[in-house]
Amino acid sequence: MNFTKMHGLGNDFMLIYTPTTPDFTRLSALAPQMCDRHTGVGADGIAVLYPSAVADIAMRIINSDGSIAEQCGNAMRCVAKYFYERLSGLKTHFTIESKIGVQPVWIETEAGVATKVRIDMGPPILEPARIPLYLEGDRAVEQTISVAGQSFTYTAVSMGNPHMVIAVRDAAAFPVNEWGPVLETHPLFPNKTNVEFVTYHSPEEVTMRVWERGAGPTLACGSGACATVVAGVLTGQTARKAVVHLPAGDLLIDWNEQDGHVYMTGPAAFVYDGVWLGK
Ligand SMILES: N[C@H](CCC[C@H](N)C(=O)O)C(=O)O
Repeated sequence: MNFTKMHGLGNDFMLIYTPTTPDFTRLSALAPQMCDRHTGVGADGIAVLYPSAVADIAMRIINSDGSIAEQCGNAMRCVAKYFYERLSGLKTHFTIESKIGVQPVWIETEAGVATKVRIDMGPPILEPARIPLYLEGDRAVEQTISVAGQSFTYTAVSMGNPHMVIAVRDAAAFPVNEWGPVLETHPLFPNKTNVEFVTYHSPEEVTMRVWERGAGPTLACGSGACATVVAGVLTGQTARKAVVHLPAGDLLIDWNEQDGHVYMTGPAAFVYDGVWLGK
């Protein structure tokens, strides 16, 4: 099975293109082995590309634990760069069908090479019942959650996939691996949740670290960066357009006032083409 290794700010994926309907059962079962960083290729997940009846290309994201997620911003930028350079005939504006619907994509180029990718990540979902989250009311803003004797204040946002955004004093130094797992699996979130630990420096600048649902600690989370700015607006911490600093670089997030959609702009990179020889 051929694949292409790519990453978006260090959030890395095996991209697998198939001209027919993918065998998601098989790929989900193979994901933990393929994504293992010692006995497999090593990746945070698998991005499956295949023909779409409603968009230029379809993609689905499989986490390294084999679970299929509704959305993945970094993988979508990788899919966009792959499609632009290998399948589209260098079209710089096209659409990608994901689990949440058809998402417009714009490619910024230098000498025919995609340097930045801008994606319409759609409108955020704020109602707890649709995140989903067991909480009354129409929003989950600055709620308190207690785990292992520690209380956290969070704001919950879905970008199609669930996110719990927690403001902390120093996100870059926060013990993500200690608190991420217990928050990811908190019973308040029936489908589990991604957990973002953020420090809001100014209305236009945020630092974020993430523990991802189904993948653990990753270097970046595109949908999480979107959720971080939405939570920042809801809590009065950020403007609608802000830069999210991640260990390997920045994402520009714009929660557009006119259409209510969240736009994410950032890089994507090829690493190598390979062949999976496993079962
Ligand atoms: N682990 C996530 C999917 C990948 C999201 C992340 N890598 C991104 O860039 O948005 C979930 O289960 O919702």
